Amino acid sequence: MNSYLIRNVSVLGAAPTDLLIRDGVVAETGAGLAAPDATLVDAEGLVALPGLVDLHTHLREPGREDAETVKTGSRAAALGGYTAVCAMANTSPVADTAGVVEQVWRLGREAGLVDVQPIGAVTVGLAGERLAELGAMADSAARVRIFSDDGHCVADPRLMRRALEYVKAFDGIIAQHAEEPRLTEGAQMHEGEVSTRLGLTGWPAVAEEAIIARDVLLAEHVGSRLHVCHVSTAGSVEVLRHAKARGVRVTAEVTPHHLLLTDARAETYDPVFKVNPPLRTATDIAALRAALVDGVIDIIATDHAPHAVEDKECEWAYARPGMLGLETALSIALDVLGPRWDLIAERMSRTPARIAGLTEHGHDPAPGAPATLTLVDPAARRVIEPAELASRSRNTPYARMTLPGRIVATFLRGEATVLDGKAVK
Ligand SMILES: NC(=O)N[C@@H](CC(=O)O)C(=O)O
Repeated sequence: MNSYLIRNVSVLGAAPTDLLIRDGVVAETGAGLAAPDATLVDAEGLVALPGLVDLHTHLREPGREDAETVKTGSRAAALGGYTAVCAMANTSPVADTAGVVEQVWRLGREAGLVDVQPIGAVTVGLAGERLAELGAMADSAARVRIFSDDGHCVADPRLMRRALEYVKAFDGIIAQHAEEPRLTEGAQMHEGEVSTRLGLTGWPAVAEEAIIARDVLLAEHVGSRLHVCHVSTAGSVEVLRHAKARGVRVTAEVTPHHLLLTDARAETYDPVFKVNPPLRTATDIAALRAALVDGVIDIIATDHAPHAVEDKECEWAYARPGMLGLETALSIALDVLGPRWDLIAERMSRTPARIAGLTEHGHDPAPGAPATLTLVDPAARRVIEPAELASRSRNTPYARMTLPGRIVATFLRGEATVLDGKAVK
């Protein structure tokens, strides 16, 4: 194994120190360390964070390798400072059997840039009719603990109840895409002033809030763990606040784009801004940011949703929803939260690692901890050029925007996955 001596790095914003990485762990910290055999990394001005963990990534393999593969998505993740990603189940075939989740898990190991933890589907084929083989996926080599029909809501309350009951046996989680389908038929964007003006069918906030309200009550009734994907409205925050005050076992995520972009982007008619749930209003953004700070929202998750050119560069109504996220998430967090490193580590690494049960992740760089970390240059500013992204797709909503922060290096169990801002493989 390689050894690395990281010089003059600020661990989570503290005074600069050296970190010696050896045998997969942080072997030593302190000023003026010497290790002649180690590769030197000059980290003057850089901040070390525990490696980021994404609870919500679409890697598109198997089935849409033209949009992303486990390998290209892993590279995008490492370049974004991630050391683990949870791969969503809406692939083709759907990850609803032990065979498919094991395939994704194995492809992640082969790529070797981040830990890829598959998420299993809740229902067969995401069709919302019958429970998938949750137990077989949990017992497989992939050891699935999170199940989600993301892209679709588990709309049938009885099925949702059964799923929550089933996963309780192994402390599993149902991650819900909260969208009451009857309220979003034909929806193209957030229902509000802008949709009225543009004449596009609206996706009302209540379609999300009604499902979250129902599901926290079900989770409380059953005593199971619920995770709410991509929370997007101020009303959802209030429902979650209420549920958490009652002691319901619920966690929630917000995406970078829902923290930054409003539904006014639809005025461009550029489908890069079409996403599920849709971009909301400035009032929603303010509530989501406050909830992220006070902990009602537990984590930032990217909902990295790569799409091939023909699925995005078309009329708004025909475009698929979703946008890239892995390579820009830390920059958006820095923009939104400022250099509050402990909060960023909590919301993007420690808490998602804890929710997903990824015990090797989410540890601050300290002696004895796994050397699974990332180095950020907070002073850097970069212009996002879609063609320069490592993802196989180009649908970033931040094209040509200048964003703060740049990932300089990422380490997974002591091996560099990114050095000098470049993926090692
Ligand atoms: N978030 C998105 O806009 N898209 C997701 C699925 C989905 O939630 O529709 C995708 O898989 O592309």
